[in-house]
Amino acid sequence: MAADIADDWMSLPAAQQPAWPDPDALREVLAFLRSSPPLVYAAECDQLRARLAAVARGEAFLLQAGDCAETFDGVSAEQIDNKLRTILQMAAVLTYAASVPVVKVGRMAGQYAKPRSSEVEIRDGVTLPSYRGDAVNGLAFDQAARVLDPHRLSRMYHASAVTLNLVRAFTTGGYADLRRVHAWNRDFVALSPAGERYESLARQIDSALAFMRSCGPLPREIETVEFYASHEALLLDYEAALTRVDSRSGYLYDVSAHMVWIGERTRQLDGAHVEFAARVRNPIGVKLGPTSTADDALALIDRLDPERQPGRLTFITRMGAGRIRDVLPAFVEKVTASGAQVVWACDPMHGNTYESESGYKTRQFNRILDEIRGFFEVHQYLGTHPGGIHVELTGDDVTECVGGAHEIADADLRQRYETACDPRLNRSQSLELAFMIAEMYGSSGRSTSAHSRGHCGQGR
Ligand SMILES: O=C[C@H](O)[C@H](O)COP(=O)(O)O
Ligand SMILES: C=C(OP(=O)(O)O)C(=O)O
Repeated sequence: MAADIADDWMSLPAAQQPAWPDPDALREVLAFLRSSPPLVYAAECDQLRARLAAVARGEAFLLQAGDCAETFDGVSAEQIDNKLRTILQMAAVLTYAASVPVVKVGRMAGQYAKPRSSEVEIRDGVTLPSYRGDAVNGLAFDQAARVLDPHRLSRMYHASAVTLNLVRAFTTGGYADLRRVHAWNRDFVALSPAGERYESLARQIDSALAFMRSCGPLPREIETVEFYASHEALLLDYEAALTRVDSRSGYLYDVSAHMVWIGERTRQLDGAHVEFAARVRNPIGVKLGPTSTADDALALIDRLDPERQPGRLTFITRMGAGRIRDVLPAFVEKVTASGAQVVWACDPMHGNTYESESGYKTRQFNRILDEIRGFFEVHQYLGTHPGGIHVELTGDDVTECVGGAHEIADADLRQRYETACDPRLNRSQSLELAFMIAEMYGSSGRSTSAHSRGHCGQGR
């Protein structure tokens, strides 16, 4: 039986925490959060852990995707719909290609806080505090917007609740019917300049659906999907205030999301983020960037997964396309030799960011693809499971990452550069990526045995 979330760990060093200027306001907001209903149910977190255990065993694939930084203005039916639709479309393609269930986890309904490289942003000689996500301050470059305001934490809670509510409605109310999702993909294939390349895969999915129809009534799983919410557990005041003792088991759960992850900048072994994550039972992700080592990964396993529970820990590697083939093998070999069964996911975004000539932070579609390709190659070579991908995307037609079938160029970035922080794949680039990963799956030979098992996709 676990104890209450004591606050002893809060004195540990905690990177990237806002220096809230108004402690009374912070106390008031945290009291509100502590007395508010949970956003997710502990049993759902356990269910996700079971799904991720299947990923760790090589029987499922993880698609973790969504915004870099959600914004309060972005809490609209249209934006949530576009984003969810894009993720479901990607999942449909990947499910077919991998012939295993795709575990769908959104960077949604809570991704409102951002770690930053610099405390301040300087424009035209004016210095202001950096934007740290809508949970902390405003994006507009003016003094008033950039004030760190703890009341924003309660807006984060409400924005997360509203988003999650709509996601739950969409994913269980018929909207996510696989036949509908596939029809959207057919539209994408018809309209994409690279559509021809994807035509044959889309046709195969048509045939599979027709075959299923001819077998009799379609199972209910075809109409609904399991969708989970995740975000970076960055703001420890918020996460701790939304931690509850599960009445079934007595264990602690962070009920702000089904899964939370620890970022590259906050994964210090002796830091408060790791200690917090060690105390809650949710599935936990940890980003591993180019400065991490395989020994760090082993130490993180000891801290976060002492019981060696498959599905508890997901390592999200973000090494960069140029390094993944060299550095990932040592991680996978050491972790595998330790006996731990973790999920390996590839974040191909954060190691491939650069400033374009036009001054925008961007990422090249081909580099993103190359990191994923390297990830697949390493796992194929080692005989381990390339468990999933973790990507930043939006369902809107933004121009933030260069390349893709529409050949977005540096000069196009200014047309619709709308991210609040890092550049995201737009809808078409996201779908293209899914089709390309599907091709990789096909050529890696991984899907063949699964196809022959005739997986229909438990928990679509
Ligand atoms: O999403 C990740 C980080 O918050 C982001 O890359 C930080 O960006 P910065 O280096 O511009 O602060
Ligand atoms: C900040 C992020 O990534 P990282 O911690 O890998 O830099 C992120 O995924 O939003």
